[in-house]
Amino acid sequence: MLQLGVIADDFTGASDIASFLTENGLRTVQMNGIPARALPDGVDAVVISLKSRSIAAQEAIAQSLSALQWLQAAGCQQFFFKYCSTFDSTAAGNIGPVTDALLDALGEDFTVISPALPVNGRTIFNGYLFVGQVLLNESGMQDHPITPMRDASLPRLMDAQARGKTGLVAYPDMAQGAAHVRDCFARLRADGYRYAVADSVDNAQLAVLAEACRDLRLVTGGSGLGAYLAALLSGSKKGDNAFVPKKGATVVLSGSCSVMTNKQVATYKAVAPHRFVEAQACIERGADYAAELAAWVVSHLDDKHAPLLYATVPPDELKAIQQRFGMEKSSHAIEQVFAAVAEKLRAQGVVNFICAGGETSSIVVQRLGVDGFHIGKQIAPGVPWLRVLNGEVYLALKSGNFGTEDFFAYAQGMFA
Ligand SMILES: Nc1ncnc2c1ncn2[C@@H]1O[C@H](COP(=O)(O)OP(=O)(O)O)[C@@H](O)[C@H]1O
Ligand SMILES: O=C(O)[C@@H](O)C(=O)COP(=O)(O)O
Repeated sequence: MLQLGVIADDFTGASDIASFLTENGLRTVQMNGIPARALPDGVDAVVISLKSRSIAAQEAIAQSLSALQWLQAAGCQQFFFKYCSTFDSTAAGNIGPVTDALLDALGEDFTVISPALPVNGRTIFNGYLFVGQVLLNESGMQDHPITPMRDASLPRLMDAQARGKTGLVAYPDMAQGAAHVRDCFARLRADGYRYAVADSVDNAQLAVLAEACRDLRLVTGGSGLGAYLAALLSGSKKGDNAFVPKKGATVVLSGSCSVMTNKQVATYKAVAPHRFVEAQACIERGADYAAELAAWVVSHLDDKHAPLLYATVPPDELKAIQQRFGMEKSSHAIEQVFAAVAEKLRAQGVVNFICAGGETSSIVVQRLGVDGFHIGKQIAPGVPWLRVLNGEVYLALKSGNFGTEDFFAYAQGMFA
């Protein structure tokens, strides 16, 4: 029986939560878009990957509701709206509108907001989201190309984009355990609050929160809460899915401009063949440029380290590019080129794809036309190896800020 249905607003986020569900004993598949095929046998949880984080709210709502309907038809009882552990969503963002639409469709009037992921340094205290030791808006996320995060207050971020009021279950209440947190939910609900941000400074509060959320039909947040819900649902089993890719033609595609991806690209450039993906060429020469980049990759497939294509730039360069060409135009053109390159490379026998960036990974997977993934061994917390449902193609979809500096080489070091 399907125990948990997850609707993820991007594909890296989907693989992140799928990995934590798998690790915590739920047999999980990641489906790319609304599934058009039967699920593999013996699945406990499904993660539906959407690319809905940065599209128009009405479209994000429509896609999320279709995913919900599919999950309901598949017999799912509890639903999880997965968004980023850095709450990537500005005042014009989709987390509030999609949460409202899912609550309405389920006939519910209350849910939790829990992006915390302590293993990767995302914690919540007094409703403020921290990344490592600094507030979200000082973490580098204030310079994100599409969803610059300039505030760290989750209640304020949520209130700016959702219909209802956001309350807080603060640390002293979280520390009193699940029964008390359920009482806090009841009080907030009676006072007209529709969402509760739950402080989580470490995993102990996520365990409490998962227990307190047991009967909520909709929960929302990051993979930290996902892990603890999975542990409850599986009876604390441990997952045994630990495959890694075989050695084979591999490419690294990096379209993230996060602080960590900038470091990872710099580290990898020191050892691997690399080529910069120019925004101007993407805009002006789209398909031609993609063919040129793909040919360059093919010419380096036999090198010791897989060739790297990267659009990754630090904040000052990004600003200059966006001022010159516009944010939407440049990011869209770059995404399209990555997608076209990936498609060409797959046709030319590339079997292992390492992608950095949520939007980038989402468009690449969509263009590869892959319907879903089995979840393999973790390369870093929240970044598993994925194997396509029917075949021997492997992908790693790295969230912008996840992984250590040697991520790209480390991932290849895992090949069997
Ligand atoms: N050099 C660049 N100039 C402009 N936009 C860029 C550049 N490099 C990447 N981008 C865009 O920035 C966005 C990065 O988002 P994403 O792939 O989700 O990364 P992250 O996981 O760090 O959020 C993509 O839309 C990408 O096309
Ligand atoms: O929760 C997270 O941080 C990730 O799962 C996620 O959603 C990452 O998104 P990107 O940073 O845009 O890859």
